[in-house]
Parts: sequence; C-alpha cells; structure tokens
Amino acid sequence: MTILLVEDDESIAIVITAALEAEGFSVVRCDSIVERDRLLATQEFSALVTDVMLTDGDGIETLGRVREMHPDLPVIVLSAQNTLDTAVRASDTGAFEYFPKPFDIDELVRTVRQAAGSQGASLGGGVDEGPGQGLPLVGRSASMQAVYRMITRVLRNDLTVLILGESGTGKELVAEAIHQLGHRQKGPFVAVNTAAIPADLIESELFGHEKGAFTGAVARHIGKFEQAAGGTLFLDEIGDMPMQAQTRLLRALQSGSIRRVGGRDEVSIDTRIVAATNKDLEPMIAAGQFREDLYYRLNVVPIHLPPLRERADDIAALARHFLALAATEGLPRRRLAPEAEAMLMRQPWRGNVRELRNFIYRLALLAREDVIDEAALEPMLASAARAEEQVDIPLDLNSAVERWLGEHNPPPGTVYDAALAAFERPLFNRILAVTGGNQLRAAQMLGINRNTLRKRLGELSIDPDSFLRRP
Ligand SMILES: Nc1ncnc2c1ncn2[C@@H]1O[C@H](COP(=O)(O)OP(=O)(O)OP(=O)(O)O)[C@@H](O)[C@H]1O
Repeated sequence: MTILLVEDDESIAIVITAALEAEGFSVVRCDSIVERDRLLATQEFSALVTDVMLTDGDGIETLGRVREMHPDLPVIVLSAQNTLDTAVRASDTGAFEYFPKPFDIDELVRTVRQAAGSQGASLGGGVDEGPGQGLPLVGRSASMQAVYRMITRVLRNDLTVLILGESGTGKELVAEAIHQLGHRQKGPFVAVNTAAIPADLIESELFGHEKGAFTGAVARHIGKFEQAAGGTLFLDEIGDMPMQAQTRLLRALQSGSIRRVGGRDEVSIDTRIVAATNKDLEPMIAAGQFREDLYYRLNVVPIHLPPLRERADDIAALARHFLALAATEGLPRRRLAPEAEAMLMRQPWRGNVRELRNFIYRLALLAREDVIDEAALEPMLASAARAEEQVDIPLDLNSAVERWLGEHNPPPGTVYDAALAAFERPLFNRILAVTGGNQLRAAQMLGINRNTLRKRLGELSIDPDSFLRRP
C-alpha cells in the first residue's frame, strides 16, 4: 500500500517515512499543494498524510477539492498550529484523523494502518461547512489538544457530553464551542445553572409547567428542554441537582420525551445535552447524592478540562488574549514583557482561567506603563495574593455555605439562625460601609424596615456609628 505524504519539514518527513516503511508501506513524498494534486491525479494511494502549512499555501483549505476528486481517500492532517480552529477545519474536510504536532509516531502509524484498511471511513463526514470563525478557546498545550480532538469528535453527532473540570477552567466555553461548531449551530444554545435555581423550581424550569400546576403558576411556562429544541441544552453544575430533579432528568433522557409539570401530554425532546460539573461525581454516587444511572447516561463522552496550573504553557497566550480583549473593551492597550509572562506562568491560579482573566483586566486598568515588566507585576500579584488570603471566602455561595457548615458545625436546632447571622454580618457591614453608617439609607438599600435593621444590628452587636464618615 502506498501512502502520499505531503510535508515540507525535511526532518519530520524522514521520521514518518521511516516509520511507515518499517510497517511495510511505500511512501511517496512531496512538499507542495501543486505537487500533491499532480501525484493524486496520476497515482493510486491508500491514504494521504498532510501537513497544514505547505510551501505554496494552506493544505487544509484545498482539501475540499481532494475529497471531491477522491472521496474514498482517507486523509490524516498533521498540524503545528494546534488551535481548535485547525482541529475543526481538519474535521470539517472529513479528515480521518487530526494530529497536533508534536505527535506520537506510533499512534500516527497505527492510524495510517487503520485508515488505509478502511478507505471511505471518516471522522466527520460533513464536507465544506467552512471553518469555524472567531473560536473562543485559547491554548495550544498538549492537554488542550486532547480537548480539541474530543470536541471535533462530537460535532457531527448528538452524543451526550459531560465536561469535567475545576471552576473557571472554561467548561461553559467548551459547551458553547460544541454548539457553535456542531451541526445544531442554527438552533438555540440554552444554558441552565442547576445550582442557581431553588430546588422546588428546578423541575418547572427544566420541563415547564401548565397553567395552575401549582400556586403561582399563573400561565403556561415552556421549560428549558423545549426552549432548546433543535439546539443544545447546557446543564451546568449538574452535581448540585436535587435528587428528585435527577430522577426526572433521567426519565426524560431515557424516554426521549418530557412532561410539563401539571401536564398530561408527553412532548418529545429534540436537543443535544451537554452537562458540566466541577464536582467529583464518583464519591457523590457512593454517598447516595448522585444517581449512578444518570451518571452513565450523561457520561457518554467525557471531556476533562485540566486546571490551568497543569497547562502553564497556555498562560502567556491567555494573558495576551485577555489584554487584547480588554483593549477592545476600551481599557488601555498594554503588553507584557517576557519576564512578566514567565512570572505569570509560575502563579498557582487556583481560580483557573477566570482568575487569570480578572487579574489581567485589573492589570490593564491599573498598570502605569504600556509594557508591564516584572517590577510592575510583582506588587499587583502580591496584593492579589493578600486579597485572596483576607477574603478567604469562596466567591460562590454554595461552596461558602458548605465550607461554613463544615468549619462551624452548629448544634442541631440552631443551624438556621447561626447561618443567617453569619450571612447577615458581612452583608450589613458592607452596606453600612457603602452608606457611611446611615441606617435609613442602609435599610432602604436592603429593602427592610429601619426598625428591623436596628434590632438586628443590636443582636449582632454591630455598631453603625463605627461606619460614620468623619471629615
Ligand atoms: N481556553 C480559554 N480561552 C479563552 N478564554 C477562556 C478559556 N477558558 C476559560 N476562559 C474564560 O474564563 C472564564 C471562565 O470560563 P467558564 O465560565 O467557561 O468556566 P467554567 O469552567 O464553566 O466555570 P464554573 O465551573 O465556575 O461555571 C470565562 O470568561 C471564559 O471566557
């Protein structure tokens, strides 16, 4: 079997040729699009292995032509560009596989063997749908390559995807990319944060309700499943879903239909499900907090998003990306000196890409020089670290409650009052600070009676006078 290798990098071409020949293939090599097309017109090949950047242009752009002339020829794309865009462009041409450089030569040989043995099979099948434009995911690290490859595998089907990763790693962005680049892109993308909806409203939010289904159901409400018809439903924070809602979700996924709360008719669902969580679901299953059968239903194609500290290679590119974004939003245009980028790469970024993004925006706003060097960066990083220590409260309330209960463990019968007091104290302090100790304005802002506020301040021993602004 003869393989056509289109590669302009001499050393890579030598390695690939040697590895393929060792497996018994013959290899014909060229380095340009013109030469590729001439060879394809005159000779039979079992597979085409091609680089993207060739001496006379972009090897992917012209692949549509190759597919038209040789629809059964498996194509394997190699690329040093390694963006989601390249991965998607490769799969859009119906390429059999996409290999980001550097790649594992054994894996490449295995894939060529498979491809040559199954002419006609392809990764995507869709042809010429055009490259995805303005793709939002930044990062070319090896672990992001794995993410991009997984994304390209789910674009032409409706398999359920479960995105796993710490908070701020980009789970929602991946869900959006799957929608925008996939075959449902013309339909709606509907995101639901299951942790943000009160437990007793979740079912009506997801499945909708009929008029009069419960007190307050004054009109028929169409739920997220139906809103997402023809598109993608993104179920975020799936690990926080109450049990009863989990059961109903499972039933919907099993039957392919839903019933509105208080309704009789089954409505069939036509939506792709992408779920995400920052929780480790397996211990939750063991503890009886997450349904195992639902987990298997959702976990058809898992995509793991690595924490930023495990892909430090991506930090500089992300920082530059956010500086550019900040500039388009009207903040001063700044650049990072190389040693400042290196410094950013050494930070732990516990809040992942979200924390880096917020930090870079602050930097763009507060830095004095256009080029931010190590000396300018250091105090900003130090004050961010101090703020993190001082705040010491996770920014989302779910984890704050979880952590507070773990740390304080109030005796049974007192949990509600103790938790409320713990929440009210920082809230009142904050509002009194904003109003300069003016209780009337504080009560108005909070939307509670002034006497109620005074009483609660007394009970919590908060002295409003200590917030008075003195000249
Ligand atoms: N690879 C990336 N390239 C560019 N921006 C990114 C990337 N990953 C994340 N971001 C940005 O970081 C922020 C957080 O991302 P996102 O909301 O998708 O995270 P998440 O994992 O869904 O977080 P959570 O679990 O808290 O909901 C967003 O502003 C997003 O645009």
